Amino acid sequence: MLDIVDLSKRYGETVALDGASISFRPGTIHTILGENGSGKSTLVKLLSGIVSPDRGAVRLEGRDIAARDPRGFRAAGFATVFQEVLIAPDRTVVDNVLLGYDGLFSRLIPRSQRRQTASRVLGRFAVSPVPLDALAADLPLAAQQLVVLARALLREPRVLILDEVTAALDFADREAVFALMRGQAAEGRLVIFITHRMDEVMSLSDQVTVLRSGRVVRTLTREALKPDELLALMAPETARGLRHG
Ligand SMILES: Nc1ncnc2c1ncn2[C@@H]1O[C@H](COP(=O)(O)OP(=O)(O)OP(=O)(O)O)[C@@H](O)[C@H]1O
Repeated sequence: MLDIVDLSKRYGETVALDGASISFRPGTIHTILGENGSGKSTLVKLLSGIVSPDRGAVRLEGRDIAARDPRGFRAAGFATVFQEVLIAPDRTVVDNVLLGYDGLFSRLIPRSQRRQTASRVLGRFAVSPVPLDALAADLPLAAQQLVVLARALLREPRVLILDEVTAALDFADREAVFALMRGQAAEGRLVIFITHRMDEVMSLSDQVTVLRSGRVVRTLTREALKPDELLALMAPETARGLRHG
């Protein structure tokens, strides 16, 4: 479904991503695992059109993404929730969720329907109700992240990219987001999940790609996942230290 081929990006002297090739299948949760600096965020930015690759291709159903900018990726059905909580602080929850639609379309929706729409999307996973008319800046960080997630879901994305989104969430919200991810995959969508946490990797992933120093080390399927082997692939020095220490 989604293939990245030989994708590469450098920042000055730093090679952030070095010839990465990964095949993603629809209806799966595909985790990207790697230490700090391994290239995960760079990959996310390339798959959102925020940065452009120096080399390589991104193909959806065998076709190149027409315009490699954020709008082009959105039009192709990608939605990304970034690690940093990207909220419009002085707008309401409803407005923030509706930002998921492109400007003009959003303004054409009547006010009552805007509230209903925001409430319906948030209701799919928010454990406690999020106040629809509150200013986003007044919400706790966890609720802000849920609003950003609702904004991404509003588009019914074919490819949902979640970059370390669970960091800001408590246990109940986190479980609800995991259920949502599984639901998305069950509907045939692709969920690309970036995390550091081995428990999340093990319980959610259909496939895992390990990145190290900007390179794809290996892609494993669910049956082949073992935490110690993943650690050895991700951080061989640390894994050796643990074995001998
Ligand atoms: N804008 C930038 N300018 C210069 N170097 C960058 C930039 N963005 C990333 N890098 C470098 O590229 C490499 C890969 O970074 P990236 O953020 O993709 O890794 P990561 O796996 O997402 O790490 P983290 O878990 O810390 O977010 C790192 O060495 C990083 O310092």
